[in-house]
Amino acid sequence: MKVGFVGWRGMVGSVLMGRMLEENDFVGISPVFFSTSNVGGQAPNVGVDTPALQDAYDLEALSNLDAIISCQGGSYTNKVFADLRDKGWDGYWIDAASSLRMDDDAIIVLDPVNDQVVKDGIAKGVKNYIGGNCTVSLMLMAIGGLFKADLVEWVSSMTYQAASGAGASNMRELIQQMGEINQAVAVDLANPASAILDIDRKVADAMRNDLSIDNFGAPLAGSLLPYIDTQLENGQSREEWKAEAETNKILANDKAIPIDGICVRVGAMRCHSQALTIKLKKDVPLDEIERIIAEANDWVKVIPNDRDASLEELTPTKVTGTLSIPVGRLRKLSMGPEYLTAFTVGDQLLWGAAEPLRRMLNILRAA
Ligand SMILES: NC(=O)C1=CN([C@@H]2O[C@H](COP(=O)(O)OP(=O)(O)OC[C@H]3O[C@@H](n4cnc5c(N)ncnc54)[C@H](OP(=O)(O)O)[C@@H]3O)[C@@H](O)[C@H]2O)C=CC1
Ligand SMILES: N[C@@H](CC(=O)OP(=O)(O)O)C(=O)O
Repeated sequence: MKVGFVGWRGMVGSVLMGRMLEENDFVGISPVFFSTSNVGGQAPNVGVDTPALQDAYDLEALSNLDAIISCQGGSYTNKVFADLRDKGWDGYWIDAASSLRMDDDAIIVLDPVNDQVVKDGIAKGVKNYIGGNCTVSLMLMAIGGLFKADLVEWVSSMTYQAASGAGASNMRELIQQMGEINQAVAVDLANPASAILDIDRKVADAMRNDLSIDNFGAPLAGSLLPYIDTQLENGQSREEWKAEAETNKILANDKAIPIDGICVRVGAMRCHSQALTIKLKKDVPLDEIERIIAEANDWVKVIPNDRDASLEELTPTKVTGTLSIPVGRLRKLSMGPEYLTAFTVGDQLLWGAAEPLRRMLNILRAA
């Protein structure tokens, strides 16, 4: 299988390369690496022979491939995909960007949750397989078991999303802002006798006036940003809109399950967290719910709802860089026995972006 890689050196692409090397995925394929900025340069060393970097806009070169994985972003997809198909290219297009997600001839891939939808798509000749929005994929990896058991009437998801979702330069800016806050009070911090309210006043002043905000457009360190992505007319942000639209498409639901909430950017590096309120279709005992959640896939892990376990297991610091999907704080809410709450954390560059694409390629190879 000749597989083209576009966007392999970006943040999502680098995580994909790392996972493919870890899993020996390059063995048995002929990889061709593309670039929008360094045509003719050296391809990355992935342990198999590779030609020099090809031009990512060269439709002829792209047409020779059986499959293309793009982590280059939506503007690249918008620029080349339609022309490539118009030229008659019939290969598999696997993409991290959102551009094609909701198209009728595209499947959103998250095989631990929707492997049957993916397999049916392959059998029907679907050629476009798109990774889901990170928050949506992570939520489904966490509570996919409840959807599968047809227990969910609706979900409200309140998110705590990491800087990485906004891109590599935003991650750098978050750390820069943290350093700028520290610098504003470094002298006072070194003096145990300094007054905390003086420190607080200087920090607030620095946050309001002196932080680097070129990428986020607002101070994030020490604060939060209650809006992600663009504004829609109905009052939702586009990130919030994706929850219901993409979840129901991933699950191929005939009747849409309502899913809505508020998406918030916080000062975490690459793990998104979500506090979920789930209205169940019926009262199911908590131990049964825990079993259903835990058995849904190999990565989800139910964390006991106690303080020590939650602080140890259920944080971005613990989860970052891993494929683990912990779900905890599980309990029935005071609103009634059908109202369940949960908190979950996941690495948005792994299950949220790169891992579903890597697995999709392997599903196609095995098909
Ligand atoms: N970030 C995320 O959390 C998620 C992102 N996505 C999708 O994936 C797309 C790619 O995101 P992301 O990986 O964050 O994008 P990046 O900005 O990290 O990378 C995109 C491209 O930028 C070019 N580039 C320019 N300068 C550099 C540099 N210094 N280091 C590395 N690459 C550089 C590279 O192209 P070239 O080699 O051709 O120059 C690279 O492939 C997004 O647009 C989005 O559609 C999807 C889910 C989550
Ligand atoms: N919007 C997400 C990241 C992302 O790239 O999402 P999407 O793939 O749906 O555009 C975030 O900010 O955390």
